[in-house]
Amino acid sequence: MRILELRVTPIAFADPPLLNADGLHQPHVLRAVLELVVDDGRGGTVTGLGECTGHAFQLDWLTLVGQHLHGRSVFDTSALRLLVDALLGGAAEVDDSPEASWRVWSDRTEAPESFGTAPLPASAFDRRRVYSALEVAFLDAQGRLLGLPVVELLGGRVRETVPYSGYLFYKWAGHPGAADDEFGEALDPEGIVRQARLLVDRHGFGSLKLKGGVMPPDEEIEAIRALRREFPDAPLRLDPNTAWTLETSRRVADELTGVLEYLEDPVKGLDDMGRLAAETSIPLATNMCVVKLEDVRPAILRGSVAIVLGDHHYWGGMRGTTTLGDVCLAAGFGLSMHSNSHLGISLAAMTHAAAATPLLSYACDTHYPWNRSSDVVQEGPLSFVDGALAIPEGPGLGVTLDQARLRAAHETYLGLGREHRRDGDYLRSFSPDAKLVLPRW
Ligand SMILES: O=C([O-])[C@@H](O)[C@@H](O)[C@H](O)[C@@H](O)C(=O)[O-]
Ligand SMILES: [Mg+2]
Repeated sequence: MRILELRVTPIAFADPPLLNADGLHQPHVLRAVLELVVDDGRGGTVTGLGECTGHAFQLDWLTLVGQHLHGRSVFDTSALRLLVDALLGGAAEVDDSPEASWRVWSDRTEAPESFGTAPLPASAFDRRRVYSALEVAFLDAQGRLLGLPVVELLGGRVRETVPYSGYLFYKWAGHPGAADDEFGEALDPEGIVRQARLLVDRHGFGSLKLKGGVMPPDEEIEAIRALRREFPDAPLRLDPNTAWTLETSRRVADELTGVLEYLEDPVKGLDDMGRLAAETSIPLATNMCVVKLEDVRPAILRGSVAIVLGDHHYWGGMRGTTTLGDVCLAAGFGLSMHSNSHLGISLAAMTHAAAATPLLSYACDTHYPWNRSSDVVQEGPLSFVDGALAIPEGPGLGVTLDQARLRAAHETYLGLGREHRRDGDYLRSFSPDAKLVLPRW
């Protein structure tokens, strides 16, 4: 049961014009699909799937590691971790500060004008992100070889379905120069409520998250209040991605006490999050200031957060996510889950990981409703019922790659000639005066 080959296919898929604190989603998301071909020991092969960002650095790093996988055991993820560290790490000093990691991990902030090839050595955070992508493909292959769903390899299911929240965005009606999309415009409280209604009617979501940091805070407070009126029982969350100062965060927290289930990354850094947490009863959540195990202790000491959003793409894969659940339990944190634009392989992986993580105390984020019509896996297992997903059946992740769709998405990628996400540049190409500095309010 040895690895024969790793195929890394960069793809691009359509994305609506969603607004965030950094700018505007471009018409296409860059992503990569991993196919890990393994000798099944019986004269055939199985292929394990993975999905991750298609950021050029990630592609370079994956390609480099892929060249060293032939002949290795697909069951040895410890050796994989050592291999990734050896190939991408090295002895040189690496800036592993949260700021340095954030620059690369967010996939959202500005890329430098000229990149060249991926930097080596890569930071510990970036090495973990490469490992995470491969770990999913390894576990999918293991499950296929053993005839078991991945959740069983993670210790077994603690729940049969995984709850997701409806992810709301301020958005334009369509990309400039293109037709309006099916979701329509959402630039005020009425538009946000309309969007929420559409997502709830389609998918049955029971909780809602608004991506904030886009409109002046008072307008976002109004949008949350409008959601509360329309959905009196739904847990509500607001995430401005550090677009606010501490003072503004205090004011918004005061206004929304008793309304929000949690407030996500209002202000930048563990220190200011700790200061705010001391003054508000709204639980503070993060996917920006606690992004690796080394951040947990300082977060406890400063009282910075009540909830961490895990994400198997950078917390060390699916096993790393279940470990994070245990760490959060020990730290007294709750656990939710973060998402970035993604397709079905990632959604299946998230669902297996969440189904095996006892602590998971909140519905998970997902961008899938925005992008599902572009998926490269066959339709079937990934339909939300009452806002939740059943664990995909079948061996491994339980999803099947559609090769024709994969090829088409790869052609789209090649046609774009783009290597990085640039939400800021895209917004500024229509609104040259857009002020994107953080914090903004
Ligand atoms: O898709 C977006 O615009 C989100 O803002 C995403 O990039 C964030 O990483 C994320 O969803 C978050 O919770 O911060
Ligand atoms: Mg967030």
